[in-house]
Amino acid sequence: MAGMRRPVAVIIGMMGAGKTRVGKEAAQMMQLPFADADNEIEHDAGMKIPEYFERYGEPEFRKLESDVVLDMLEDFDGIFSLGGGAPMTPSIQQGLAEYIADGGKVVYLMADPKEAMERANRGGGRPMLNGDANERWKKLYKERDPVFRRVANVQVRTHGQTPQVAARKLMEMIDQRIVHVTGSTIEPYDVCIGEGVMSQLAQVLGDKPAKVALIHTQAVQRHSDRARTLLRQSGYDVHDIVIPDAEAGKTIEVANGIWQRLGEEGFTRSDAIVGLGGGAATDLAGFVAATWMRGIRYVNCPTSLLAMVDASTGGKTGINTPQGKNLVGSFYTPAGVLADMGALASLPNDIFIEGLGEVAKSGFIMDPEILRMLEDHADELRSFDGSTFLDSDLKDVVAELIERTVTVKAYHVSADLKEAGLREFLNYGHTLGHAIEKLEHFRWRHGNAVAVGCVYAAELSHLLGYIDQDLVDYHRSLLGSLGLPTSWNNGSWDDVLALMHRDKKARGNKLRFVILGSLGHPIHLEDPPADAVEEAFRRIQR
Ligand SMILES: NC(=O)c1ccc[n+]([C@@H]2O[C@H](COP(=O)([O-])OP(=O)(O)OC[C@H]3O[C@@H](n4cnc5c(N)ncnc54)[C@H](O)[C@@H]3O)[C@@H](O)[C@H]2O)c1
Ligand SMILES: Nc1ncnc2c1ncn2[C@@H]1O[C@H](COP(=O)(O)OP(=O)(O)O)[C@@H](O)[C@H]1O
Ligand SMILES: O=C(O)C1=C[C@@H](OP(=O)(O)O)[C@@H](O)[C@H](O)C1
Repeated sequence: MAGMRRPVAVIIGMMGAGKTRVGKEAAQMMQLPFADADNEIEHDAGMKIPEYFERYGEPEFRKLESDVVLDMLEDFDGIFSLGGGAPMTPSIQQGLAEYIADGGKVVYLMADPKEAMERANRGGGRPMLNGDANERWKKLYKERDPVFRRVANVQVRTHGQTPQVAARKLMEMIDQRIVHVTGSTIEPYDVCIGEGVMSQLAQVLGDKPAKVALIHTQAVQRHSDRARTLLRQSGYDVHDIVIPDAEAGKTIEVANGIWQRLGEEGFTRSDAIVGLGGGAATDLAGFVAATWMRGIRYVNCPTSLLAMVDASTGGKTGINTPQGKNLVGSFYTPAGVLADMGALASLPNDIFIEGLGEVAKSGFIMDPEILRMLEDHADELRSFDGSTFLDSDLKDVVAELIERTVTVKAYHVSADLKEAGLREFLNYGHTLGHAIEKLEHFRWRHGNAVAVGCVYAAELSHLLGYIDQDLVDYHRSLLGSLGLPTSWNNGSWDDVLALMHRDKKARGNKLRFVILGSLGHPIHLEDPPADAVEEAFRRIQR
């Protein structure tokens, strides 16, 4: 409905979990209004809840509660906490499901049962606990916990935390952005983006795995330490596996070493893998997950911008061989991706900038708003400094860029997991880009090579009459303003052409490219005129 307001988040949980206290604190931190369903009910009824229960009984209370909650779901734009029993009412469950489908967040605020029970008993005023309060609380917990898990799409554990610490965590979870990846051949999963989202590891892994192999590089130890602690706290038997950094980790020898360890340490099909690091680490971890016992559960925790926007999502896993990069692998989707922006605090500037190459590519092929944002914030993005990033305004900009880029990727992957057609559009800029990477012996970073490749593809689009010179110039000026390269002059045309013929889009001896029909509308180009293909190359050599 146009103009409809809806809550930023709805909090559910057991009596005494802290829905009111912690919810109010988080709302204050976020400068949002707060509402508590019980207060609204008391206001409507003109009496306190215990009195209402006594006069009219529980069924009447639930009816009133449902009316109030459903109204608020359509007319309140702050943080809204429900009474403990509200999510058990079918009409409220239906309202919450619609709210989630519309992009809402229903947060199950979890607390240590002992702590919550003790707090709920304090102060009285809870008619559901009349009689033996502890016994009543425990019985309700047993009934309600499975329902809460089902109706919420976000869980926040507050065990042993002060209201302030719990509120900060709640705020982080509310602030996160979620891109849902689905498709006819994909088991649906979420990409969660935001500071602190790694704390959802256990939720995404689920309770089936007993053992978890945490695959990471030394370079991201600070973040793997955190993941290990979170996993241990959740009761998993964690096996730490350190792999060589970057491309050196994507080899059959490294994969073999991990298979050996998984075998020796008794990993079964119900156990799981967590891949944490840049795209190289998540590619390798995914490959091991796809192959061990023919496929076990895995979760990606990308730590570089490129891995967050691209490598960790979409289910392409793999290793390099002497014949080339990514030639051996499998399409195998993760159970979830946790893009914890806290990890960007340690990311070097040049690796951050490289990731922007793929971000810009997604703008060119589908989402011009990405390009506008890159333009508006080019200077801040170019001078990215991890040590100040998390406290800067740039954080929200980057979060939105990640969300938009992942959305572009999810759109293509959902329709075409195995790259039969539509998914190839994600390859804009990659035909020349891959050739440059190879001729530079992979000393050029992928995102940088893609940036030059995008300029090349734009030149080709222009030479064939699809786009005007202004759009080609725009490619150069935008990418250049971000600190990305737009030209390359370190190889012969013959070598480049030979490599482009080996691109995975090529068919037989025909070259195939992705070019732009217009901004935001990529098209396939098959067997283009040889002179245009060469002339476009001449133009990026300048
Ligand atoms: N599967 C896919 O769909 C897909 C898509 C694009 C790229 N890739 C692959 O991804 C890889 C490139 O990814 P990448 O650019 O992340 O490279 P990378 O994994 O080599 O990481 C780059 C460097 O940054 C370091 N690093 C990562 N996160 C860090 C952090 N938070 N703090 C400090 N250092 C950090 C890494 O240790 C490494 O040294 C390539 O192997 C490429 O083939 C895969
Ligand atoms: N994390 C916490 N640590 C300590 N006390 C808490 C915490 N969360 C809530 N409380 C206290 O416990 C009591 C019950 O909390 P409340 O927010 O009313 O729970 P709910 O709304 O979930 O029933 C209140 O006195 C509150 O101040
Ligand atoms: O658990 C319940 O059924 C109830 C919980 C209370 O809210 P809190 O969970 O905020 O105490 C309040 O709605 C009413 O007493 C019923």
